Amino acid sequence: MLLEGKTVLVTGASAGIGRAVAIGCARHGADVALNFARDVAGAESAVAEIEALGRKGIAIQGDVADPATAKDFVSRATEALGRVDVFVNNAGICPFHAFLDMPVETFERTMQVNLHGAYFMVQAAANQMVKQGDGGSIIAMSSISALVGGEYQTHYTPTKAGLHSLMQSVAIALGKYGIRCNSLFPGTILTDINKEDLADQGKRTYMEGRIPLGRLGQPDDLVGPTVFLASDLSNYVTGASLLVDGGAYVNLQ
Ligand SMILES: NC(=O)C1=CN([C@@H]2O[C@H](COP(=O)(O)OP(=O)(O)OC[C@H]3O[C@@H](n4cnc5c(N)ncnc54)[C@H](OP(=O)(O)O)[C@@H]3O)[C@@H](O)[C@H]2O)C=CC1
Ligand SMILES: C[C@H](O)[C@@H]1OC(=O)[C@H](O)[C@@H]1O
Repeated sequence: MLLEGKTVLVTGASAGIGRAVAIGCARHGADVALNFARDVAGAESAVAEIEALGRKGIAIQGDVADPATAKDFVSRATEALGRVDVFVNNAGICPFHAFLDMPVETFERTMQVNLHGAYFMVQAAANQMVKQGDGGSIIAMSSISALVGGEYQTHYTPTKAGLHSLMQSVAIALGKYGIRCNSLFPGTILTDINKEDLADQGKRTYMEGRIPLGRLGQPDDLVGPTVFLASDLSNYVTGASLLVDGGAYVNLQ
């Protein structure tokens, strides 16, 4: 059990990648606290799955766009589970929209949820880890979109590049405390975030065709890479990023 005795916090874990990662970490021995914004049933069923694995689980509701949510989540999770060993910043939105008429509210909300929210969450988790005094692991669910653009993602891709940049800087700021900070770069993973976008069969076929491993990703594909970065197997890995994209990024021709 790679995460035996560890406590993992995951934001945006009522559905999709965050949910899979939260349950996956429990499968590897961790107790897990999950944050979510709206989907009470999804969060509760994730906790039920974690408990069925014999681990402790708790769901704490809060919008990460509100900076106050960060301290609330970390302090309530610590109260319930005792400590924070691993923090996974996963909550994110991608409301696909064209550039030339991007609504100000869509731009600002995407920045606030994906990047501003991450900043304060990571800061709150890091403060708890520093207080504990024995290191930790912070993982950001960035994206292949930190490296490449998207016509309908001009508001989104900068948040994913920003998240990776945040991990690089906090890796330096927190190294002296033994806290490692890394990014995961998922490719296209089938979740609610892109259900509508990939309902366009032409686009879906094109996206699938770009992937050397021959399929779009599933949320569970992020479990192994997260567990690796969370566990002591990656003790000397910090400031790094790992593509989890079936090879899409390197496939020029
Ligand atoms: N799917 C993909 O192809 C890729 C996804 N990613 C990233 O992975 C992360 C997860 O995406 P994915 O699982 O696909 O998305 P989903 O839409 O499936 O899930 C998003 C999760 O985030 C939560 N969430 C959304 N807004 C907030 C908020 N303001 N505060 C707290 N929680 C919130 C949702 O909770 P609720 O419904 O309860 O509000 C839900 O649990 C995102 O950061 C995304 O950018 C990166 C690369 C590829
Ligand atoms: C939402 C997109 O389908 C998904 O998110 C990303 O970060 C990548 O751009 C994926 O294609």
